[in-house]
Amino acid sequence: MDATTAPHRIPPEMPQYGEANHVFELMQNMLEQLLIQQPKDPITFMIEHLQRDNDYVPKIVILGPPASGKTTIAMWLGKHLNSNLLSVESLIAKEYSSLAASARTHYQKFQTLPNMLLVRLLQERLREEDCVRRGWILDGIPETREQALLIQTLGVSPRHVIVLSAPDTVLIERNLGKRIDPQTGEIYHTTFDWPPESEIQNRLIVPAGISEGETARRLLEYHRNIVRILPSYPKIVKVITADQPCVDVFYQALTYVQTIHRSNAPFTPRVLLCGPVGSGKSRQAALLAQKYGLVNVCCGQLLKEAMADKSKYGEMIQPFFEKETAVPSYVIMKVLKQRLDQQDCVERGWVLHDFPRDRDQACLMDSMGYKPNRVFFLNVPYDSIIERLTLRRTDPVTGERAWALGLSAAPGPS
Ligand SMILES: Nc1ncnc2c1ncn2[C@@H]1O[C@H](COP(=O)(O)OP(=O)(O)OP(=O)(O)O)[C@@H](O)[C@H]1O
Ligand SMILES: Nc1nc2c(ncn2[C@@H]2O[C@H](COP(=O)(O)OP(=O)(O)O)[C@@H](O)[C@H]2O)c(=O)[nH]1
Repeated sequence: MDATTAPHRIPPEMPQYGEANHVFELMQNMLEQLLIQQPKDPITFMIEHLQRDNDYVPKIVILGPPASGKTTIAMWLGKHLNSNLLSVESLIAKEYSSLAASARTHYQKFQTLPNMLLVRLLQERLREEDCVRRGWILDGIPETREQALLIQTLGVSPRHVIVLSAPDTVLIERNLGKRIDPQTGEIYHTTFDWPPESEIQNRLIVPAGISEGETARRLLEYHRNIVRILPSYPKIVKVITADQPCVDVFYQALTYVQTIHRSNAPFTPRVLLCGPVGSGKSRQAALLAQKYGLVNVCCGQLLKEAMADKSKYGEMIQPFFEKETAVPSYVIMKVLKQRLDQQDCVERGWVLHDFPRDRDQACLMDSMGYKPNRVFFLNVPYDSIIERLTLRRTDPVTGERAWALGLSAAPGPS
């Protein structure tokens, strides 16, 4: 096939560069904001967007029924992540904002806000520098599906949505013990979270709206709305049981918000299986190759094939095999490079085992630009390995391995 008709060969460095620098996500986030904000000068907007570099700041929504601990968890997350806590109360309390002033008037009269007013308040707040640079945590917003849709049209899309849940009876009971420190706004509880300092204890106040009747009414309102809100956030919702100690809820929430969701970026798996001999590397490699269409690259097998093909590297390897001494790492790396650079490995990805076997080989592989994006270490108890190796049988024809007790053989490396 001449060069003009040969398939376009993508150098392996390209996808690796894109992955290492999150180029796809960078472009996707910028394009998203560009289409939503529709600035008059797109170029300047894109430059400023890229210079902000805030694609990975917290963008969290915490929802849940009354007394589930939304504010408590939101506050703790805000402190831990050094991000901004935004709630209806904090938005309408904003100073020097005519929008907030009219919202305060409305809220004092009706104890609620029109959807559009709340969303415009939120948009005004999220545009401020601290929210752009340090991200935000919405406490109990959105309250309705209409608000969720309006927020989305503004281009405000959370990266993580946490939904706290607990039985209504627990929440009604719990809310009765809620107390607030009027000086700091900190939330406490007469049973579960009582401050040690007597000075704080003495100044705590009983917040409004925590009676059984009031909590029950709000619970009804919440259950009616939440089922219509959640479809707005497919794949990024995590439900956490709030009927457990605050600290446990917090750590589950923190673990979740620190995970990075898979992006839509094209992903070529480059899998590395490490582990002692007999730990099942070959078997798992074969199963992974079969399931995900990866190229199964067994280093030992590669060296044997190089010798069988009498290639130039094969002739370099032969003497070491005959003397049963270790083949130099740089020679192994040359054989490996030849295989991993082939089109099938670049396009489909690979699962490598039997190399690297030590830190020097790992550094050599890294320096040559072969960076796995998934590494698994197979940890098997010593006596299990002994048992497996004594029972291991290899088919001399196909190279497949099986267990003398009949464990079915997985296909060998390709
Ligand atoms: N996991 C928990 N276990 C026990 N008590 C909790 C837990 N989480 C919060 N609390 C207590 O329950 C009360 C309500 O907590 P918080 O105000 O954070 O809930 P909320 O969901 O924000 O409520 P609301 O929607 O009414 O503002 C507080 O006294 C708080 O200390
Ligand atoms: N019981 C059990 N045996 C396994 C498993 N994986 C591999 N084996 C068997 O253990 C032996 C060693 O497996 P192998 O994949 O060759 O290990 P490697 O040396 O790490 O490549 C073979 O006989 C396999 O059939 C496993 O998950 N469970």
